[in-house]
Amino acid sequence: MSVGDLTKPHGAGDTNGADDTEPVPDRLSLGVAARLARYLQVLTKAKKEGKETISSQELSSFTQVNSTQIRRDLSGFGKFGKRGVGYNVDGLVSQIRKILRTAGQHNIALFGAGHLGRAIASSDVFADHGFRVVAIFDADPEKVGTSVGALQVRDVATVPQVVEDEDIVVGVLAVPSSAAQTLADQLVLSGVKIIFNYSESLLRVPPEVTVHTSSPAVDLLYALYFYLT
Ligand SMILES: NC(=O)c1ccc[n+]([C@@H]2O[C@H](COP(=O)([O-])OP(=O)(O)OC[C@H]3O[C@@H](n4cnc5c(N)ncnc54)[C@H](O)[C@@H]3O)[C@@H](O)[C@H]2O)c1
Repeated sequence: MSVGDLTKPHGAGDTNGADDTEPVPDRLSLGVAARLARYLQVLTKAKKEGKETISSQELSSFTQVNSTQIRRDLSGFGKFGKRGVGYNVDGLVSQIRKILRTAGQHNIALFGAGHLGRAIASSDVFADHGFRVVAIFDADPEKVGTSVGALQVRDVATVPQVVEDEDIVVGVLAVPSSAAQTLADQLVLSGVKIIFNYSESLLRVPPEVTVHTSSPAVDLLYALYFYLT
C-alpha cells in the first residue's frame, strides 16, 4: 500500500508540481504522516551530509520502521527508488515535503527568552526543516529589547500585530507552565493554528488548532515500552 492508497487525492488537475501524474493527497492517515515525518528527519540530515542515495535498510535503522513498511510507504515515489541503489535523497526530500505540505518557508514566533528559548533561537533545529524563528517574546521587562542572535526580544502585548505583520504560522512556547495557557489563548485569537508546547501545561484550544507537546520523558517511556516487550 502506498501513501496514495491511504489518502484521498485532490481533484483532477491539482498536482504536486514534481510529477504531473502524482496527485497531492488531501489527508494522510496519522500513522503515515508520522512515519513520513521521521523519514524526512533522516533524509534532511543525510542531505546536509551530502549523501545522494539512501537504502530502505538505512532509513529503517535510523527510524526503527521496518524496511518493508518503508518500501510500502514510499512505493508511490517509484522514480526515486532503484533496486540496489536506493532512494535519491534530494528527490525524496522534496517529494515528502510537498506531501506533508512543509515545502517553503514557515514563520515561527517563539515565547520565552530564557534558557530553552535562547537555545532554540540560536540552533538550526527548526531552520533545517523550513521553519524560521522571526520573532521572540518575553514578559520580563528586563529582557524586552535585548538581543537574541539577530532578533530583539519583543513585548507580549504586540503579539496580534506581529503575527499579522510577520505571517506567523507556528507559536512555540518555551515558558513556564503557568504562562502557557494565556499565551495559547492569545495565539489562537491572533489566528495561529499550530502551537508547539515545550511546557507541561495541558493546553485547551479550539478543534481547528493543533497543539504538539514536546516531552522527552514521555518519548522515553514509549521507547521503554518497546524495550521491555
Ligand atoms: N520539553 C522539553 O524538552 C523541555 C526542555 C527544557 C525546558 N522545558 C520547559 O520549557 C519551559 C522554559 O524552560 P526554561 O528552562 O527556558 O525556563 P526559563 O525560566 O529559563 O525561561 C522562561 C522564560 O519565559 C519567560 N516568561 C514567563 N512568562 C511569560 C509570558 N507570559 N510570556 C512570555 N514569556 C514569559 C520568562 O521571563 C523567562 O525568560 C519550561 O516550561 C520548562 O519546563 C521543556
